Order: sequence, then C-alpha cells, then structure tokens
Amino acid sequence: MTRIAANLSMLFTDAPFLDRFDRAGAAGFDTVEFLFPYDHPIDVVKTRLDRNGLRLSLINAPAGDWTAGERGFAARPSKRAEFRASVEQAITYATGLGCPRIHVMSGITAGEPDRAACEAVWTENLREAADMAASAGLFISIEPLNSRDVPGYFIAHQDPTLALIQGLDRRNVMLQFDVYHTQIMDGDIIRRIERLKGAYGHVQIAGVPDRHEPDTGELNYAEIFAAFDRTRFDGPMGCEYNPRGRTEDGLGWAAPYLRTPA
Ligand SMILES: O=C(O)C(=O)[C@@H](O)CO
Ligand SMILES: [Mg+2]
Repeated sequence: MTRIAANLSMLFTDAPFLDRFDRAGAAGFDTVEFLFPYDHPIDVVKTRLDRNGLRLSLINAPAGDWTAGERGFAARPSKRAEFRASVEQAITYATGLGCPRIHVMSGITAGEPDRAACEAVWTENLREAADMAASAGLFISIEPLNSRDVPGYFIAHQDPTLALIQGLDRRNVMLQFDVYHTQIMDGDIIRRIERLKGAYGHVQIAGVPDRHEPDTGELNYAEIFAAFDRTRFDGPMGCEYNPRGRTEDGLGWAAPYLRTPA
C-alpha cells in the first residue's frame, strides 16, 4: 500500500518551519520528515507533531554549514569530531521525537585526501554511528545524491553505495532510495526497485528533471508505486520536491494517499 510523508524542508516553505506541521496535518498527511530540526527544542517540535496527529519518519543528522555548501561529514577525514557530535545530536532528537531513522550525509569529498582514505574513514565513522544508533533502536539511512545538483558528493550511485553499506556489516544501516537522484544517475527505476528490494529502508519521490510534483516529468509514478507495492515496501515515501506553486494546490496527485479532513 502506497504511503506518503510530507518533507517539511521542501513543502509548505511559505510558512515558518513550525507552522508547516499544521499545514501538513490540515492537508491530510499523517507522516512528515525533515532535514534539520535543531534550531528548535525537542519538546516544541514534539508538540507540533502531536497536536496534528503526525508521525515522523526521517530526520537528517546535522550536516555542517548548508548555505556554504557543506553536505555532512561521514567520508571526510578532517571532520571526525564534527561527525561524532552530529550523530549524537541526531540520536537525541530522533529519540525524543519518536523518529526511527536518521539520514547521515557523507559529505563533499573534493579537497579531502584520496578516495581510499575517504572510504576508510566513512567505514569507520558509519560503523561507530550504526552502533550508537542501534543502542537507541534506530536505523541509519545512506543516500546517493546526483552529481548535477551536488557535485563532488562522496556517493552518487545506488550499487556502489550498497556495496559500501554491505562492507559495514551493520544491519541497521540501509539505502535511501530517492527516486529523483536515482533516475538522474542510474535510471532503470522499476527493475532497480525490484532488484534492491530489502536493501532500502527509506524512499523519497519527486518529478524528474525539475524536482517538482511527481505528476510531471519523465517518470510514471503510478508504475513506480506499483513496483514498490510488489516488493512489499510499506514505508512512507517522502515527498521531497519543490512545489510548482502553493503546496496545497499541487497535491491533486496525492489525494488517494491523504487522510480526508475531519
Ligand atoms: O537532497 C536530498 O535528496 C535529501 O534527501 C537531503 O536529505 C539531502 O540532500
Ligand atoms: Mg532525498
């Protein structure tokens, strides 16, 4: 059964962050995800979730100076201390907010030592993060990002990323299958959904190439949802797109997956 979640870092962005929870609830979402809640105390965010009857499916660990282009630390030998601190903070928030999964970003590795050094530090960091997360009963999510939008990011393709994850030997680290990035870098979406069944723990969606609503662009989301259904994937897929206009006005495609207003 297809389930969706509102990504509050990209939807309803005409409202301040905390007010986006109310907008998502009113629009009929029962689940949300977002990147960085860290400017707000946990209890304040929790109140917004609870008063709208919302579950939280994913947060990102702090990823550094986002506006300056930083995208996390896991593969950056020069950022070991920042990595550990970011995972600790994310675990505190995920635990307090009842969120089962943390997206840990790998970082832009241009400017770091050679690839082998980055891979070695990524592996050490992720094993440590996985063990910290496992003690709290949490999953870690690892997402390749397309190199058109995020040049120099450590991981850009699904298969090599899965090989890295398998090398960790940690059961609570899984792929994040963002259909938008995957279509740009790898394609063959339907077969890939089937072949990687069981390897991804979180899914995100958007139209390609413009990253708008999934009802535009080169992908057929009816077929993609059916493929995820066949694999028995039942997690809420994050709607991680830039709405063409007001978020609510572009939710026609989502009507079958939203709650009807009380
Ligand atoms: O951009 C995406 O896609 C994400 O999922 C973010 O968490 C990180 O870039
Ligand atoms: Mg994504």
